[in-house]
Amino acid sequence: MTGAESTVAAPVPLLNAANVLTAVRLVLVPVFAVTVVASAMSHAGWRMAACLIFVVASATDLVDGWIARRFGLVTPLGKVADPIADKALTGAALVLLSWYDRLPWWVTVVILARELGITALRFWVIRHGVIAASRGGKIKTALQILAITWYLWPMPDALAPVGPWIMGAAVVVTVVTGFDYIAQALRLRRPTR
Ligand SMILES: O=P(O)(O)OC[C@H](O)CO
Repeated sequence: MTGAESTVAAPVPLLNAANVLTAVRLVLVPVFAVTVVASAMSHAGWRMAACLIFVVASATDLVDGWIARRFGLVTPLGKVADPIADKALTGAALVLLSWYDRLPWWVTVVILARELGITALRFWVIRHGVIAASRGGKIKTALQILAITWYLWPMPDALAPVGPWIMGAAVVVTVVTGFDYIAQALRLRRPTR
């Protein structure tokens, strides 16, 4: 074997632990949705169950990113699928919260418009490069998850008024980071001379 051959890195398998965790997050979305519907129709325990499923699914977002970086399992598929899985989870939660009158619809519409728009943008530029989640995007998702958890959990009266402030911060960061991705996409599409 020549020196050049021995330094060629093996391709990262698509079916790796990080991508499997991302897939688990996607699978948990309908489970979470059914639990929220059950919580609206019956026992209050379902509300806690819905919140716990949401938190577990959200935790896979932290773990898959860490595993991918720690064990060199970063793949283009993972970079695209990870934000999509996040958006499916948070999007389902926001729509259900608005559906059951626990969150104003405008909040859900603004966040979903940004999330769907940025997903479309990612596919629009994919031939030129992958727009991975930025630090701002990760902070945005963390804020959304915290805010949604606040709305899902049966919070005591003293803590409930904090929820809209966290959601407000999530909306602002969601919109601002959206513009940042638009600037990135335009740079990627700019013709090189
Ligand atoms: O802001 P995005 O679209 O890059 O999404 C960020 C991811 O959800 C972070 O895991």
